Amino acid sequence: MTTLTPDASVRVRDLRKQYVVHEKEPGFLGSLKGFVNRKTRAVEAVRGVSFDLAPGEVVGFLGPNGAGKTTTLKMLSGLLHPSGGEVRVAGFEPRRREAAFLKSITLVMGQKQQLLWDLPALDSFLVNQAIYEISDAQYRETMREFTDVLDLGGILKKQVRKLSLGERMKCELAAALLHRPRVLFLDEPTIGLDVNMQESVRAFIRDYNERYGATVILTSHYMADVTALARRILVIDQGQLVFDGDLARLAGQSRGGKTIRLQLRQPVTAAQLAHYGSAIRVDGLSAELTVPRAEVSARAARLLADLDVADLTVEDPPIEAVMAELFGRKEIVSG
Ligand SMILES: Nc1ncnc2c1ncn2[C@@H]1O[C@H](COP(=O)(O)OP(=O)(O)OP(=O)(O)O)[C@@H](O)[C@H]1O
Repeated sequence: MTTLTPDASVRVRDLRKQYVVHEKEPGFLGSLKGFVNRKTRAVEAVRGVSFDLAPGEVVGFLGPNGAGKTTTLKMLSGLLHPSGGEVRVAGFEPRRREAAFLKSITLVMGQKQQLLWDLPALDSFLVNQAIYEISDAQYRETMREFTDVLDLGGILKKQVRKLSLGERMKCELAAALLHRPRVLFLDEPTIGLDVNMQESVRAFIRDYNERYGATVILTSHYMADVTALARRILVIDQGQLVFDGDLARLAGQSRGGKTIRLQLRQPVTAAQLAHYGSAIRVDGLSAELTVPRAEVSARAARLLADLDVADLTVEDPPIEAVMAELFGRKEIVSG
């Protein structure tokens, strides 16, 4: 592993962001009133967030819509000034946007693009080479590596507007990482991509992290991204951190019990399984049921004694179910 520079850490203390929004009544009359008597309202988007990331750490940053994830990432990359608190990223204060800081980080937003639409991606790469003052030797080496991992071969010379969404996203990532940043802020980097493309983007992020020891904060609505890449999870809700810890511990937060997965030698019915727990799926010789945490051993023992079981496994519920339960909503989707 080539470590880019010694300090790729992130330190956040009591970070806050308040947006002031102007309120306007609907219609023309509302606009006129607004001229005379302008009403404003404060939106507390981030309310005292603190965490530390060690160099090389990959962290999943999760939360429901409007929780404050993008606002936090924008403050960490210096695009937004915090209303309060402290941030240090790779030893810099992001809001100052010093050249050395900008060369150390990248912010990738899946919903925004930086590539020039009418030109081939290669031209945007050359622009970035000039902006970030990348030597020809490093440019060639990085391009070779990215072309290989992201399979960019046939697409670099095509007009960006003619690329598929997945191809464009791969080029966006390559452009954003060409200067070999040591801290990566990735906001929904796989949004809208099909499952295969999501997997290539994940593999690229994993490879970059391992190769350069880069620190990564990743937001995604696809839980598969997070479970594949991050061991530590930060969960934000209504501008506050509500969880900071191990992915496995997050799964353990569920009050909903554990899942028992069964392989049987004789088919069972849902009605039979109802004696042991709530059946999630019954499909001839295989079945899944949820049982209360405290009862797992007793119920598993009864299943083994009563039914002709070929295999039995006990698992934590899928992480998206835990998140949906934490927020009481069903909006976290699985990739
Ligand atoms: N420029 C802005 N002006 C006013 N309010 C804003 C602005 N940007 C975001 N907000 C508000 O701040 C809160 C946090 O928004 P943010 O975009 O950070 O959330 P998020 O967690 O990234 O959500 P999502 O998952 O939907 O992208 C929301 O209530 C949002 O409406």
